Amino acid sequence: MSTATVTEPKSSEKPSEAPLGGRFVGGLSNYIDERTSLSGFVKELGRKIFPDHWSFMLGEIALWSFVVVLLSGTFLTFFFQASMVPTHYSGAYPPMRGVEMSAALDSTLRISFDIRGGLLVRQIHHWAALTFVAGIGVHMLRVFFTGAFRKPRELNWVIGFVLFVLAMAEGFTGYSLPDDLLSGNGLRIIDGMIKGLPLIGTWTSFMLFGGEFPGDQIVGRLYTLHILILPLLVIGLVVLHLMLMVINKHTQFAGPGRTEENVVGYPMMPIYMSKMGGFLFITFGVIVLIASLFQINPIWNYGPYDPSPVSAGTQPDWYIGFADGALRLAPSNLDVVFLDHTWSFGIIIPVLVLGLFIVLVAVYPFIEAWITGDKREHHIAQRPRTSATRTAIGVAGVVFYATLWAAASSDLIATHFSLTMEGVIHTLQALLFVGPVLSYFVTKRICIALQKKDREIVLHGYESGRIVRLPGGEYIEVHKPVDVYDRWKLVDTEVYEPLVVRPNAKGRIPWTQNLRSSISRWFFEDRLSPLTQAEIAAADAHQRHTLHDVNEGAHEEIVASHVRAGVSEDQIAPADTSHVSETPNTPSSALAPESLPKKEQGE
Ligand code: HEM
Ligand code: HEM
Repeated sequence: MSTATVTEPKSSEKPSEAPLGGRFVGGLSNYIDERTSLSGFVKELGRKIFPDHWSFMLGEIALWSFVVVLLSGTFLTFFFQASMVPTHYSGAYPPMRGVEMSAALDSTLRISFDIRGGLLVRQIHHWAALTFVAGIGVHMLRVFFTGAFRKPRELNWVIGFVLFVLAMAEGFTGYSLPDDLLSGNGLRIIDGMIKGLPLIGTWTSFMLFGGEFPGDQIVGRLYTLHILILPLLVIGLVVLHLMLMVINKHTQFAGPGRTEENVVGYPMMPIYMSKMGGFLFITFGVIVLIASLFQINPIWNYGPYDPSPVSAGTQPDWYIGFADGALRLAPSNLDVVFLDHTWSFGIIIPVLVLGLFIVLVAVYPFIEAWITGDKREHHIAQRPRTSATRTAIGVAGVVFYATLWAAASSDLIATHFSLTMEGVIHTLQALLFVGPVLSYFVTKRICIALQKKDREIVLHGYESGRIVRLPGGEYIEVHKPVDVYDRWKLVDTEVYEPLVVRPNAKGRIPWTQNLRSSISRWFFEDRLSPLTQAEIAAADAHQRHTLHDVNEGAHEEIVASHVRAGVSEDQIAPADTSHVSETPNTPSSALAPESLPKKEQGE
């Protein structure tokens, strides 16, 4: 035990010269640290190095939009009444006065017209919800196309995916709360889908709505989900998502000095803290600006729910569109009576197809790992072209999703372009099958062509467009060597091998092995093998040689022209060929950490 005593400072000792505010903050942080020992953790986190790339901001758009949604949603809870009790509107908006509606719609109208700033906050909440889901969508695409879901980040992909589903659920429940025409219409579709489920459908619908649709319970139940259960789940999973991101480290793109073992970037404190803070305000500001300028969900134009006025152009928020589209594209006359029950395949098929699509996306990292048999950790993010098959699968998935999404606007497409509704539906049905296949092949060819172009640039440099005559009279185009940064991007160093079939203990090759290795061969099909160091070194030597010839040639040309102009040869300065005399950097020199710019390296 320590026997050290603590002496009080004598009154004659000089008091701290720090300003009062500074002393207060310092004292407070000491007080908290002595009771929580948090300072070690904060220091550790502050020193953590994160890599930098514009696409790593997409996750932040989702994060900061969520903050805006939370703040604006909290404001709305003070005024919103989650009740379906009928009432007659008597608020500030004259055209609606006297109309019978639920207390929920009445309170939403009051938020819009009677509460100071209410309409702005409602618009902010709705626009932030839209950017939140859009942010998640583009963030997810970034993670997919850069292969950032590979080991050890598969779990974080799954957590992220659950977040995506929760966000859509948040959006849908929120959209249903005002209990206006569109809310009711959306709920009617969900009710139809639930009732279409064999055996349990009707009972489930009765349970949810508290009786025959629309019942008098659903708004209250959705409210509990919307402001309590779902936000808690989202907050918990976002925290877990970010903790795992810190534990796994963030991926980085290839560059000088960057390896699978290190992270090159800037520390969290102060660089990322300030960047993130700034980005929060930018996101907040842009959402408020949009909310101030563009109207969203003007419920006073729609009125309370009534099935009769629902007409063309009635649409859900964008992220639910794909589900609506799936229902519209399903053949409608597929009802079969079996075992005394009606089996509505017009609903069952789209529900199954959507379910399968969603599950495939959620487990994609595991499928790819199974196909490639790759058990290594990956911390260097790939460029989309590098993994041509994955990128092609991703684009096919996007086209599939986009076709379903477009189908949610089939009525608008038909009315805007004067087409028949059947024509639009049939075309989209065909596109749903043909589009993904076509886009798969086109994307794969584009990726491989881009890989070839990259290889050409690494080996022969950029075409500069400058034609030079060599001493022997030969004309050549000067190729500009690739800058070391670019070369790191262009050279793919990962070694891939399709799985090889191996006999099992009994000396047999099970069919599953054969299948797996054929899929693996298909996955790596047509891929260019990575460049070897020897090939790069040979290309360097060749470029140096050509540059030497060019420099010589340029000098002789200048001498000749000066001699023609009457200037003697020893009066001429050496030719200015700086633009062609850059020495290409070799990858080995680029690998040395000393060659790094100001950024820092961390573990
Ligand atoms: C509420 C929704 C989400 C939030 C707030 C969120 C936030 C973030 C943030 C801030 C990062 C670090 C910066 C970045 O890479 O962009 C990140 C990384 C990551 N996110 Fe999300 N994310 C969400 C949803 C998703 C979804 C839907 C997926 C995939 C299905 C996903 C998968 C990942 C992965 C794998 C990483 C690590 C990326 C890497 O190391 O390169 N996230 N997330
Ligand atoms: C990711 C989370 C969320 C999403 C995507 C979301 C989305 C929505 C949407 C689209 C609406 C309809 C807005 C409109 O009337 O035009 C809504 C309404 C509402 N939300 Fe949220 N919300 C989220 C989180 C929250 C949270 C955390 C709260 C409360 C703390 C909240 C409280 C409310 C309330 C009270 C309403 C009804 C008032 C109204 O419709 O204007 N929301 N939400």
